[in-house]
Amino acid sequence: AVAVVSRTSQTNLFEYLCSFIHYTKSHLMSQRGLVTYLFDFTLLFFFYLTNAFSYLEPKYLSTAFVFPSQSLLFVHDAIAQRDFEPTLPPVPDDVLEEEEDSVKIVSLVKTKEPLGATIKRDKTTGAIVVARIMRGGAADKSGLIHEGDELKEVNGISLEHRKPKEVLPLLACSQGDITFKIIPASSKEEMSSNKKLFVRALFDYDPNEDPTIPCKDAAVSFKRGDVLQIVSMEDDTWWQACHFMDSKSRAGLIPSRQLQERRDTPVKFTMQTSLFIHFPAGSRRSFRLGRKSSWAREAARSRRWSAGVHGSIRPPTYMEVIPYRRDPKDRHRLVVLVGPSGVGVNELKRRLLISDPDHYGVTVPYTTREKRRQESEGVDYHFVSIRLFEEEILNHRFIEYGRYQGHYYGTSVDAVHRVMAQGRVCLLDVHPSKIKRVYTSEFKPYVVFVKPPHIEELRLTRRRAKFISDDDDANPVRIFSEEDFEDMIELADAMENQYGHLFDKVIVNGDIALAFRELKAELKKIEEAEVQWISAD
Ligand SMILES: Nc1ncnc2c1ncn2[C@@H]1O[C@H](COP(=O)(O)OP(=O)(O)OP(=O)(O)O)[C@@H](O)[C@H]1O
Repeated sequence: AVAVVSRTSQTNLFEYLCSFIHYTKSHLMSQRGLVTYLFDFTLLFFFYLTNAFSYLEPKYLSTAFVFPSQSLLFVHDAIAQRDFEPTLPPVPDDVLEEEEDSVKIVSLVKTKEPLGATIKRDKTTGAIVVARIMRGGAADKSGLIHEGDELKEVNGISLEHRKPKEVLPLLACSQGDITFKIIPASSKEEMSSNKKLFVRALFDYDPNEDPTIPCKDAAVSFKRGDVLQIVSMEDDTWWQACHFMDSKSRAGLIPSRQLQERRDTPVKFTMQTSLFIHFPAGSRRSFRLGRKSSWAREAARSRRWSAGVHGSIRPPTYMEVIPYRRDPKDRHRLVVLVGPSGVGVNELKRRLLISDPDHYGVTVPYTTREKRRQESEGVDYHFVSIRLFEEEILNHRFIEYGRYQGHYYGTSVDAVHRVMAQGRVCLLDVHPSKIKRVYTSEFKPYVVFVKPPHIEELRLTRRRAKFISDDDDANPVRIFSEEDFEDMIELADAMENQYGHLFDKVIVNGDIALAFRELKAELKKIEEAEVQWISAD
């Protein structure tokens, strides 16, 4: 039996017998006697029936006949010392990191028996793929090779540019350990139908705090803003993903979008109607840097008087993103600054412009009102006719626009183009509802949300700050009131809840010097980053 095992360790019959003998050892040891003898004899008879003896070497054969019980124990001991699991060769370390999720290393112990698989050359890719798996063959029994799998290597020999007839001898000759490097058909399908899918996580996830995770060790934790590569979406509840930037990261389970949406309670929000209805431009801001136009003030006033709208939205979970590698010749990405009125968007924009006037630029707005004496065309505004302005509205040329005292004011797409064409970073200040308007492949917007700090810090930092009041009084420039602070925080929360998934960066504007430094460093980092992530929308 020892000889049998060493010759055909992979023969199912003997693996079965070995484990059978192992299982009955204690029984044989403790109950020597007639029953044991009969048992051993039956076993030998079974050996005989299955032609096993034809493999036995004579010395074991004779022992087996004379002292069945002893011989069986002897056989057991000999067998028990052997390791019947074929030793698999180590996984080659030349597997590219990038391939790790899709490449499978399969090791089989092959006999003279054929592999039981046919191969063919894929006409489009030229790759060698498994055409057919014969039922009951070695490949089929292994359960590790499937039809459609792409064979990359056999025993370390690359099959690239090889014809099937060149590959067949490699497969036929191989005996003993045979190692395949395979791209499984399922992962190929996933890759071709979905290419590589990257998402930005829009929530924090810690598997240790998730009682529903099937296996904590197999899960991946992440923070809001992390970019994850989705490896499998086959399961409706648990996707498989890995961190993109972390080369050591392994794929693991993350909650699927469906699961996360199901268990997240919808976020309640309060938004002011007028922001969206009477002033679709949402233009509470001045079109001129540091100066609030009266129509924008009217918009803000209207917003304050309007009734709030209460609603609920599902918090977004993942946003599909695509990698973008900026060529130095490419235009800069559009930088969009958003935030509640008075938070300091204009202040930050002003500081950026002063810090590097050649690098940053702002758009010149359009208006239908008369040019004033001190104003210049193309510097303060582009002065255009009502007909032209309305035509441009119909042509969707405005990112946002509004009307005040019978005059139109608006920021056009062309104005953004003009700044970008100068090789500058265009700083655009719009209501968050307009972000989607600039979500184009040419603008690749980078959205910064300027958020107010806690109310105590607002009180402290804005003690001497003056802002242009929405109130209809003679002197609209006044200091912030407690109500202004509360409004600012409330509106910031509502914006974040509704549009937070569109924000690439959140900057808390407590100390203005710190906020400015953080913003500038962030913009520089983005410009220099090898890979940037932009929305796939
Ligand atoms: N971090 C800060 N600390 C102190 N003062 C600040 C800070 N940020 C902004 N300010 C001041 O607050 C006032 C309002 O700022 P700013 O005009 O930039 O607000 P805004 O977000 O553009 O709002 P609006 O569009 O309504 O003008 C300005 O006087 C500005 O100098």
